[in-house]
Amino acid sequence: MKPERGPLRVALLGCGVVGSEVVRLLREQADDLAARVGTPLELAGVAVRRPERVRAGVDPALVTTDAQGLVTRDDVDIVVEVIGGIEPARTLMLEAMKTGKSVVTANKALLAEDGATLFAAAREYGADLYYEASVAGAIPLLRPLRESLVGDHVHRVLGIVNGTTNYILDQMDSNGAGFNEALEEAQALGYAEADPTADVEGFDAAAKAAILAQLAFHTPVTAADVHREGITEVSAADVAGAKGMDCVVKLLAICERVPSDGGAQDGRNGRGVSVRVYPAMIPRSHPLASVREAYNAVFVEAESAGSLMFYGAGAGGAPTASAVLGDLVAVARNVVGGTPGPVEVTYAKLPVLPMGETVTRYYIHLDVTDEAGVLAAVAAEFARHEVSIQAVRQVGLGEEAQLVVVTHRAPDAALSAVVEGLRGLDSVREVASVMRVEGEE
Ligand SMILES: NC(=O)C1=CN([C@@H]2O[C@H](COP(=O)(O)OP(=O)(O)OC[C@H]3O[C@@H](n4cnc5c(N)ncnc54)[C@H](O)[C@@H]3O)[C@@H](O)[C@H]2O)C=CC1
Ligand SMILES: N[C@@H](CC=O)C(=O)O
Ligand code: NA
Repeated sequence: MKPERGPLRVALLGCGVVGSEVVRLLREQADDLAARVGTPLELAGVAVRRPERVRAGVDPALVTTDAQGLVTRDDVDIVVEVIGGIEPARTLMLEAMKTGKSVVTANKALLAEDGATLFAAAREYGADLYYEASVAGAIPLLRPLRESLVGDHVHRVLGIVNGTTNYILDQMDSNGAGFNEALEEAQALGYAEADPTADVEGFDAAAKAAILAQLAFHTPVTAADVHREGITEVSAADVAGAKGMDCVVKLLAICERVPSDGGAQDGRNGRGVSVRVYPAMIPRSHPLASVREAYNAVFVEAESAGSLMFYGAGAGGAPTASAVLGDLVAVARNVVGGTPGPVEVTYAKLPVLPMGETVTRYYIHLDVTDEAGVLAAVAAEFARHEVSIQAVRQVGLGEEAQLVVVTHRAPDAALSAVVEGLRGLDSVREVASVMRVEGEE
């Protein structure tokens, strides 16, 4: 008979919004977790920055400021990193893996900047590196991509992956809240990053897009490869313009294969991949339009599976801790069974195409002089760049005259050239709003 093994000892790095919930779940669910793993999970230590702070439910004897010492201790089996940021998180995780420990992390910023170093270490030292919490909080999304869909051919991953910005845009749309007021609420609810610039400028969503694209297309993608636009420029006028079109503004992450031009020897992979994050209008009838507050939702389109939708809590302490615990149990089971989990493969090495080559649609709102020939001058600017107009509508008269133009799909470079051209027209007083349109054609 196999000898019963002792408890698995867990080192927790960071005890903030997510870390404190991990401690709570480990304590409250100890018996169930032990039964599911086959042996108890025991907290060996909690590395913090401010040891003097009272932390409910955390045994003060376990608290240390020596994170480096904790991750290299012989009596630690698994390290959970919920500090965030690049350093010291990277060094601590590498040290842990070098000394034979498996790692669970929620750190999308680090994975998207230097995941390659971490994955190489996991491979070299035979350690597990699990990171479900890093994208879309509680939603099981990375495991499905990493395992369930690994036999399929993913064409596209599209969705809302940042809870803070979704909360802000939802508040602006549904009750006319101001940007700053809504951001403060999102911070108070524990959704925002330590520096919320990461959320509102789209860095967080871009990091998540890089992680998703890498898994979906088996190709190396870092945050630097992702075209990124945040929501700080989204004005009340943009939100109102969207309403006028029966649309809603959402910050979208889009990862897709770009088909070949035809006849090229690109095979099923196409010319490469497009990975981008920007605020876009989507019709209110689209399923993503009904994703409210800090919820996230992601569509995955795969050749054989068809279209799959993943929806749930994308941010917040308890939902994120749920994903961390799921990984912790998976890793602990691997340790008990002596079989490591999957390793990342980025064999495809597809090029990430520049944003200018990506095909999108624009909504353009112009303040114009109300005189003969304006429409012709505006239309000529679109024709000059071979951008075809889907709809044009005039609103108001005289000083108040406005034109709303929605285009068909065209290369993004051509669309931005049109906008530049419109800015130079005498009859255009102001380009009041420009936004991409997704979710229909
Ligand atoms: N809050 C959320 O909804 C989600 C957070 N995440 C990720 O989880 C991680 C943690 O996020 P939060 O808990 O929200 O952040 P937080 O700022 O509330 O907690 C981080 C904690 O780490 C501590 N810390 C910083 N440097 C340290 C060091 N050298 N040694 C020990 N402790 C240190 C800080 O004092 C803080 O208490 C981040 O990577 C974040 O991106 C992922 C998904 C959702
Ligand atoms: N700040 C992030 C937290 C989860 O990843 C968000 O708002 O989505
Ligand atoms: Na997740």
